[in-house]
Amino acid sequence: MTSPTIVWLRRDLRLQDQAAFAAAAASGNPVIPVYVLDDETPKHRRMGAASLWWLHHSLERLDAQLQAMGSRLILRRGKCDAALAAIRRETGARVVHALHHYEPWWRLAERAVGKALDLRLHHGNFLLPPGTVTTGAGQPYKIYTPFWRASLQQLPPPPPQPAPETLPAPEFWPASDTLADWQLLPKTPDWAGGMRDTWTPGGAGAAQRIEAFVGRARRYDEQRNLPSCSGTSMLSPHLHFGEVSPATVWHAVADAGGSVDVFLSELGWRDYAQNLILQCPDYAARNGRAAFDALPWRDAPEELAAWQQGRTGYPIVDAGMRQLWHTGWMHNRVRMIAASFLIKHLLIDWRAGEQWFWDTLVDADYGANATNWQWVAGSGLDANMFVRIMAPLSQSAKFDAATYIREWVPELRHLDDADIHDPQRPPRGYPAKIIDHGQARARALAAHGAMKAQA
Ligand SMILES: Cc1cc2nc3c(=O)[nH]c(=O)nc-3n(C[C@H](O)[C@H](O)[C@H](O)COP(=O)(O)OP(=O)(O)OC[C@H]3O[C@@H](n4cnc5c(N)ncnc54)[C@H](O)[C@@H]3O)c2cc1C
Repeated sequence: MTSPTIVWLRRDLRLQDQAAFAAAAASGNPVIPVYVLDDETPKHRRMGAASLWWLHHSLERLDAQLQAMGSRLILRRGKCDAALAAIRRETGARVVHALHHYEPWWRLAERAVGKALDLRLHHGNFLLPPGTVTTGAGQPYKIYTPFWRASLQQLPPPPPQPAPETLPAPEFWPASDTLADWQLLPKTPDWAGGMRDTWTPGGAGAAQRIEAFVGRARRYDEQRNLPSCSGTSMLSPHLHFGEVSPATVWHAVADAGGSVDVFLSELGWRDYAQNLILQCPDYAARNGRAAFDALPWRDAPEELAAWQQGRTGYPIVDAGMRQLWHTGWMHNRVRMIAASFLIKHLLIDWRAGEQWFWDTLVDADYGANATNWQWVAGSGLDANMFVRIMAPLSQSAKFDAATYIREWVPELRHLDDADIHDPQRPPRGYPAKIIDHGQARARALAAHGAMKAQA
C-alpha cells in the first residue's frame, strides 16, 4: 500500500496557489486533506463566534471543491498533533504538508506535529515570508514604512500557481466528523442573517470580490476612506481564511493603474502585522511601549456595553458598531474612529476593544487586530500619537458618512446631511451623547499626562 500524504489545513482553505496541496500532489502519493478543529492549543484565543460562522461555510465549500475532484476533506476535533498522529496510525501516512502560520499557538502546534510526523512547511499566506524582510543589520523592522520600502525590493510576489489537476484518493478514507457535529452555526438565536446577506465565504466568493474590485482599484485612494461608498475590496475575511492567496490578489489588480499602489501597500500592512507577532508573540495582550502600562484606564462596563451595542450617541461610532454586529465587518475608517472613541473618549483599555472585535469580526486576525488596536491606542511599536485625538463628529462630516449612518442607524434616517453627523435634537429612541467631546478630550490628555509623569 502506498503511504498517503496529509495536507494539514488551517487558515489556508484553498486549492489554488496553495503550496501544501501542490507539494502533496507532486509527491504522486494519495492525498488526505485534513482540517482539525483545535480549541485546546489556542486556549483563550479560540476563534470567535463570527469566525466560526465563516469557518463552517468555508470548510463546506472547500469540501465540495475537493469532492468534485474525487477527493474529500477529513474533519477531526482535538489537539492537532494528537489528531494527525491518529490519522497516521489509521492510514500509514507519514508526511504532512502545511503552510506556515505565525500565531504563537500555531507555532507551538507546528513544533508538536513536527515531533510526531514528518512535517513539511511551505510559504504562501503572505506576500513575503514573515521574518525575511530585515534591516541591513539583519534585524526585523519595527516600523511599517521602512518595512514596506524594503519589502518592495523583493516584490512582486511570484505569479500564483494553479490548483492541482488531480489529488489521488487513498485506498480507504479515514473516519471524519461532519460539520453538523461541530455546531459552529448560531441557532438560538440565529444572529447570522446579516452575515449571510453580506458574504459568500469560500474561493468563489473571493473571486467575485476580486472581480468587483478590479475596476475600482485605480480609484482606491480617493474612495477608501468614504464609508458610504464601496471603495475597498472587502477581501479581508477571504484573505484571513486563506481562501485566496495575497499573490493572487496582487497579480489580479497590480496593473489597474491610478492609486492601486496604495491598495498594494495595505496588503503590506497585513504582512507587517505578521512580522510584529513574530517579534512580539503576546502583542494582543502587552503594550508595545511599556510606558502605556501606567495609563490609568477606566473600568466602565456600562460604557463598554453602550459602545458594543452602538448606543454612544455619536452617530458614526454607533453606525460602525452596528455594521459590525450585523455583518461581522466594519469599514476601516470607521474601525479607526470607533476604536479611538473607546480608547480616548471612554478611556477604556484597548484590549477590551480588541477582544470584542476578536469575537465579532469575520476577518478577526490575531496579528492585524492587535497591530491596529495598538496603532490607534498609541501603545504600539508603530503607532499614532495618543495625544492626536480623533474628533468623531468632524471625521463623520469630513468623510461624508451621511448615507452610511442612515443605513445603520435607522433612528436618524430622516435627518438631513447637515444634521446627521451631530444631531442637535436627537430623536426619541436615540441616546444622548455618552460624553461631551471636549470633556473626553481633556480627560484623555490628563490621563496621558499622568502616564508620562510616571515614566
Ligand atoms: C481597530 C482595528 C482593528 C482591525 N482588525 C482587523 C482584523 O482583525 N483583521 C483584519 O484583516 N484587518 C483588521 N483591521 C484592518 C482593516 O480595517 C481591515 O483589514 C479592512 O477594513 C478590511 O477591509 P477590506 O478587505 O475592504 O480592505 P482593503 O482596504 O480592500 O485592503 C485590502 C486588504 O489589505 C489588508 N489590510 C488593509 N488594511 C489593513 C490594516 N490596517 N492592517 C492589516 N491589514 C490590512 C486586509 O487583508 C484587506 O483585506 C483593523 C483595523 C482597525 C483600525
